[in-house]
Amino acid sequence: MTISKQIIAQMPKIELHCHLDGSISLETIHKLAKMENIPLPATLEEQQALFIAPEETKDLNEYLEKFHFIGRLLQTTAALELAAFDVVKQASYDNVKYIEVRFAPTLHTMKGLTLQEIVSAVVKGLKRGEVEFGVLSNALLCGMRHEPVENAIEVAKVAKSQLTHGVVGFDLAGNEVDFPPYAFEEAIKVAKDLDIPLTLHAGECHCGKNVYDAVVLGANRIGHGIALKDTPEYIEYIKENEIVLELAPTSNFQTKTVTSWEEYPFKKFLDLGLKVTINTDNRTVSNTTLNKEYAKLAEVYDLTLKDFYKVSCNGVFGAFVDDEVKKELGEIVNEEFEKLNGH
Ligand SMILES: O=c1[nH]cnc2c1ncn2[C@@H]1O[C@H](CO)[C@@H](O)[C@H]1O
Ligand SMILES: [Zn+2]
Repeated sequence: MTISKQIIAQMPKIELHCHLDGSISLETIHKLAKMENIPLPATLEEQQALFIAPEETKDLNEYLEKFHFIGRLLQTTAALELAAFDVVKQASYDNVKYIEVRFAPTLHTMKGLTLQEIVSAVVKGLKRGEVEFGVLSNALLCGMRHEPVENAIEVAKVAKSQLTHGVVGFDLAGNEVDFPPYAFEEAIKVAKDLDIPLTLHAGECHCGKNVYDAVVLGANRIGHGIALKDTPEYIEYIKENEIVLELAPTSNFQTKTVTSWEEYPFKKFLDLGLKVTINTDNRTVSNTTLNKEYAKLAEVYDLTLKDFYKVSCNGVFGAFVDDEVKKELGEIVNEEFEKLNGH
């Protein structure tokens, strides 16, 4: 029997892959629009069309178009702080115990904020959310692939300067089709040399080699990694190096990374012993919650509590936190799963 939604809601979760700009609730979007004096379309349907991607888009780049408008609302420190707070609040509804929220500082400079000001504002919102909702929260900084590599290098340096202040890692996001990992070799090297933990988007555009290349270049984790399913020759390497894969089912279908459940590799990866995790990617753009992502996978694969326990353990393993925090998170996960086992 499929695990009930009630049990899923109670499972302790670790979310490693969630974008700030793709995950702001409509309620907070309304507040931001007022604060920033930017009119929204009149009807709910029109607003949804602006911020939510259809169930199917042509590809990743079409999905990414849904990030354009929201960017305009996130150009002041007050807006960024409120947005970050809102995402932690939503994570608490999914019983997330630890979340890493990612964003690209260079997308928030339209009104003259510096990268440091942007990062501080987001971290402030995350930490306020952490206190208010009891979800441990850190930030990841993204370099954008359509921008010059110098920007990504700058972002990596900002990440380094804030590493003990709520920033825990560096990512590359955006257009993977035209800018594969080696296009950003220089920026990745700077991040590596600065000892910044790395998670890189890869394998979202039918390109398994990108996953391998990202890891060769130094990624500790991979955003999505789905295309690895088509390149079995790299799977052992990913496994040996204990690379954590951040899957996000709804997003993976929307971007046409997969088109059927038969080819979705979640269970295959899990059974192979790869360190898979479940994520929302973008709560708003993908119109989802982490509970919904869990429920979908539970239904498709008839997953057991043990499977989900493994997923949470993989999340703790992959979290960019020190050993002491990992131990604490591990204990919370153990305790809460034990309670569920008793049901
Ligand atoms: O699944 C994804 N793949 C690649 N890039 C993404 C994905 N989701 C969001 N972004 C990009 O990351 C930026 C910073 O948060 C977003 O503005 C969006 O362009
Ligand atoms: Zn992503």
